[in-house]
Amino acid sequence: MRYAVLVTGPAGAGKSTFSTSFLTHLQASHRTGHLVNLDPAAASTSFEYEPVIDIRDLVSLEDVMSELGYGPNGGLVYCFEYLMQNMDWLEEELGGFDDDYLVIDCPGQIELYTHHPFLPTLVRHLNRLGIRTCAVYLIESQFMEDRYKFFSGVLSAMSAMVNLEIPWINVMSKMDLVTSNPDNPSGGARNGLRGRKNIARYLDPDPLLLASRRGEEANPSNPRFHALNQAIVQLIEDHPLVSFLPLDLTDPDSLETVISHVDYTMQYGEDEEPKEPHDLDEGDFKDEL
Ligand SMILES: Nc1nc2c(ncn2[C@@H]2O[C@H](COP(=O)(O)OP(=O)(O)OP(=O)(O)O)[C@@H](O)[C@H]2O)c(=O)[nH]1
Repeated sequence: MRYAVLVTGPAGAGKSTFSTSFLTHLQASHRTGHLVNLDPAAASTSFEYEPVIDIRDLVSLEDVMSELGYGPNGGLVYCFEYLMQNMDWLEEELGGFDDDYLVIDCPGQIELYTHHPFLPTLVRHLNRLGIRTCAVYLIESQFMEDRYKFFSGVLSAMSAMVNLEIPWINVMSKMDLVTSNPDNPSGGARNGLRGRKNIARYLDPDPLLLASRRGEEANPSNPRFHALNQAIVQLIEDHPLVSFLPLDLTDPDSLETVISHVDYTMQYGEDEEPKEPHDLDEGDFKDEL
């Protein structure tokens, strides 16, 4: 059985950093994982692990911009469409991996998660190849700074989930930037938080955060804004699809929790046969000695 985890989310959410930590964790657990890069704009120095499959071997943003004269946004869309027309290339590249865990670092263009057909097409191909797939969608903890920004993140996660229809885990990344001290004014998401108990309202989104009086007071003169908020509150209440796992990469338990959710979601290892003693080699016990 092969597994693929799509690491998704808006630009700068921490996808590449999470992918690297994920692979380090797999390695430490004697599991075989590989990085797949699907970001045609990734800098060559971006990766701590060399990608085994790299969209830039097929098409890179740099080449599209210099050879076809596209700007950066049009160039990216061109790259995704080019890959969609050449999915046989990707299928061939994916063909060589058995019993492996592929960590697929996706691009951060938000349109990919809302309406572009690239990711649904990719998921269909992975399914056809019999690769069990799930998505991790990261938004960064700084979204908790401002409740409107936060709910736009919740809605983008919801829209991406509905668009892809695969097992899905939402992650609130960069939790190391959050402190529980509301009096400490410097940096990160801490200004938006009022004590640690409030974090739960963000991890399991509480629509009342949006409908609260503080929100109304900020916009007292705009009843249409209030009506829009009420409609969004209703939508989130009626479809409680989104909740977040906190990810603090400075805490190994936090990463392990996220990875065990990914494993559980993909039913990792359920089809594996237990190893017979003669199948085990010395390396399997290296750490224990
Ligand atoms: N404090 C902190 N910073 C982080 C964490 N994860 C990522 N960063 C920083 O956030 C920035 C963006 O991280 P990336 O991993 O490149 O984010 P990305 O989502 O892959 O970015 P794009 O590919 O451009 O969309 C970098 O400066 C990272 O060092 C984290 O857990 N904590």
